Amino acid sequence: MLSLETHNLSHRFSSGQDVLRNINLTVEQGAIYGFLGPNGAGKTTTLRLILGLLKRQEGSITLFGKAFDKNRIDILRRVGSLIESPSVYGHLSAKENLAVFQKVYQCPTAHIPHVLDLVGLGDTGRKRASQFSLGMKQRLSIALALLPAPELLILDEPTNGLDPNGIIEMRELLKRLNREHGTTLLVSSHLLAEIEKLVTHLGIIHQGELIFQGTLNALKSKQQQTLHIVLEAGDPRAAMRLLLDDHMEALYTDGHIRLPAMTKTEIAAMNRKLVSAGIEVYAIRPVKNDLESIFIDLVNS
Ligand SMILES: Nc1ncnc2c1ncn2[C@@H]1O[C@H](COP(=O)(O)OP(=O)(O)OP(=O)(O)O)[C@@H](O)[C@H]1O
Repeated sequence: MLSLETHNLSHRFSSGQDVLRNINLTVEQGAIYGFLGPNGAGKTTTLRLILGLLKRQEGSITLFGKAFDKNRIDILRRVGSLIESPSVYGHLSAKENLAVFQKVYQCPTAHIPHVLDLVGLGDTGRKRASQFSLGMKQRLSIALALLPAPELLILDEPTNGLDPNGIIEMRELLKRLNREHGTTLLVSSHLLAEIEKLVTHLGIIHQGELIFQGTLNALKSKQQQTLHIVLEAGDPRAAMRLLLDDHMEALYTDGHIRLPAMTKTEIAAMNRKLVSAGIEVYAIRPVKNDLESIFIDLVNS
């Protein structure tokens, strides 16, 4: 069952160029979906369209199996969101902030202490939100979004501006929400390293196009396909000459030689050739591309 599906979502601002082209997102119920892309890729625009904050121009959006356009109110009741800067009242405490929104959402008052505990702000008492750290403000904003007990929570770069501790706390909070409350999460980020510890699924957007979508494991399996070999030699110039003469795709970079993946037998043969040519071999090691390199490769290809 899908919580969210977009079909050929495209968008263009009046200033001209297409900022989104045929975005087909599929977010399964219960997933933690990381929506990843460099700055300006189109993440916020996509999320704003999904939430009806921008007028849809092309394509369709389906949430919980229902067309967004025809079921807007019903759908938005089931979705919580935090897009861009947190909107909390600085002169009010966490509890008072929540009380304001509880009236707007018309949800039970019992939700207030519950979400406060959930985001770890249960003991902030009368302290005003203006005195909160950025991480606390961010968690309070999430508490506001959680008040109506949404099935789907959409967060735009929730760790922006947080220190490493704040990032860890946020990650733990989101995992807990997903695990204990079954909340489906759609979380955007421009940092793979930050999101890979959180998500089950990933969509990678670049220049308005979705260039990868699948499970984190599917992305990781690309690691196996992108192995390369690093060679450290005493005389890298001589080693390069020998390898190129041998028609190998060797590349000299950062003080070492980079070669495409090869079998153990091929590695041994290369080693023999180098040594018998009088070139000292310090190291030959296979390197698995980390996820960050896969991301960069995807974005650059
Ligand atoms: N209101 C607007 N008018 C014109 N262009 C816009 C508007 N909002 C966004 N854009 C442009 O659309 C493109 C996508 O922006 P968007 O904010 O969706 O990217 P993003 O992936 O969320 O990036 P960031 O992480 O920097 O916010 C950018 O080129 C941006 O300059």
